[in-house]
Amino acid sequence: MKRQNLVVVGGGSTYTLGMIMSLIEEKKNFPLKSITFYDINEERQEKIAKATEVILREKYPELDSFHYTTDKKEAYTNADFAFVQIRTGGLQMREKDEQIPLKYDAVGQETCGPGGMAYGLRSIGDMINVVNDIREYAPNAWILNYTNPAAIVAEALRREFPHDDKILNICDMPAAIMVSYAKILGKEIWDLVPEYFGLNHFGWFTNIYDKQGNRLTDDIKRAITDNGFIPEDSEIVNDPSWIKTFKQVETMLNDFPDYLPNTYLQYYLYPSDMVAKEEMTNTRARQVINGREKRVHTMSDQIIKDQSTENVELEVDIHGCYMIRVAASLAYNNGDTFIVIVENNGLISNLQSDAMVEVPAALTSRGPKPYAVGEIPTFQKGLIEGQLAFEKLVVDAWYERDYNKLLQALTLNRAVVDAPKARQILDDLIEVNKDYWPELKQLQPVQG
Ligand SMILES: NC(=O)c1ccc[n+]([C@@H]2O[C@H](COP(=O)([O-])OP(=O)(O)OC[C@H]3O[C@@H](n4cnc5c(N)ncnc54)[C@H](O)[C@@H]3O)[C@@H](O)[C@H]2O)c1
Ligand SMILES: O=P(O)(O)OC[C@H]1O[C@H](O[C@H]2[C@H](O)[C@@H](O)[C@@H](O)O[C@@H]2CO)[C@H](O)[C@@H](O)[C@@H]1O
Ligand SMILES: [Mn+2]
Repeated sequence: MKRQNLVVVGGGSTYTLGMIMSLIEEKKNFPLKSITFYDINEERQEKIAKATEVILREKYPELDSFHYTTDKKEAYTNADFAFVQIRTGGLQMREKDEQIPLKYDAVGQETCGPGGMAYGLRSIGDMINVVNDIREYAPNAWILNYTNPAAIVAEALRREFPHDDKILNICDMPAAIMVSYAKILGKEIWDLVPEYFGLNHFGWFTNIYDKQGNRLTDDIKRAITDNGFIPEDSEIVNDPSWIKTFKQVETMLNDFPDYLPNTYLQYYLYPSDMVAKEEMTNTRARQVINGREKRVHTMSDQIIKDQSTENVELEVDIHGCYMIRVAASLAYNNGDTFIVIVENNGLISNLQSDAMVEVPAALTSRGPKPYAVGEIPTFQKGLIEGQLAFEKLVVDAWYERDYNKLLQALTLNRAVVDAPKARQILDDLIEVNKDYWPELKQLQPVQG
């Protein structure tokens, strides 16, 4: 098995240590020659990198090299894979994305509604630059992107790099949900075969099978209806916010029993409940700053001080394992099935072909070979088309610097709906995003 050279873009991310543990866990499936971290924030990356050095010395001695850098050429030259996990504006801007819509009683969320729009308009330019930089030094590397909002980033990268067939956008949410299905069924996630369709953070499982072809969908639905639904992945199992989110799946299934929903649909199906649950001074970004970020930094400090991992609890999570198994299937032509984001091109036959959809695909060294979905029902089609129009308008607006398209996008979004409210939210978001968004032009009404 050829060993791979991996570059992690956004080495200072709160997900990096989990990723390193997953790379160690998965070393037989995805053996590495070298790991390189790249980040624009030297200090943030250094803390994580210095802890990583210790972890790798203990647990991955067969690795030829690990280094970290803020130099693009050094980072990308010879890379076989780039895992991209950047957050333009950091968690501080995430907090603003969540708080501003809440001021107007609209959903305040990282990737959904106005928050997703704001984050998308920050991410697009940086993601285009990252891909161009990687391509300059590593023309044949696989680029696995999970930078959010993945739906908007995927649409922008589709437009910007139409002939680059080695960029793949992925989300871990369907996999984290499947970890909970697996627990219900007394199986491993890797034993399950999903049927799924939708957009990123906006989709449904139509069926779950085991590898022998037995349909397990009704067993899962029954268990959720009878006993509720809880997160099981190590990273979220004890997190009150994720516990609440998984609980909402039971409500969604009672109201709409046809398919098993992605957890993110809660923000579009129950926007008023979601707003009512929020606390302005402790939205999710603040919880992450005081939770995951603090935990990861404290753990890193401890590892660096001890030059050992003996006093910390490092865990493997589905986020890392999923990305790594995706990469392994692409690298070694395994043809394993994963839910990924690809261009529709008729997969969902009654949806426009240029939509970036989230569906199962066999992953080969020639890229993803997605499975056809066929026609989807009216309810899901209606919801998807509204959300898709929102996503496309946001990307249009970024390219065209168009205020009016953003107003249209927010008015279309189920998390907002009301045009005056959309305008207030948009104007506030423009103010705080001055350093990140392009300057927007506004079409004025015809006078007299
Ligand atoms: N697709 C998914 O399902 C999924 C799952 C988990 C996390 N994510 C995404 O992963 C990303 C990281 O999340 P986080 O909470 O760890 O954020 P974070 O802010 O802790 O980490 C992001 C890192 O990227 C760096 N960075 C920012 N802009 C950069 C650029 N242009 N080039 C290189 N580095 C840059 C930052 O300095 C930071 O160290 C986010 O986009 C998040 O939404 C996606
Ligand atoms: O609110 P956060 O920052 O805790 O999570 C936001 C992300 O949630 C989903 O991903 C993961 C999560 O990040 C990870 O830790 C994992 O173990 O569970 C979650 C569910 O899969 C989502 O897919 C991401 O896009 C969000 O950024
Ligand atoms: Mn996701």
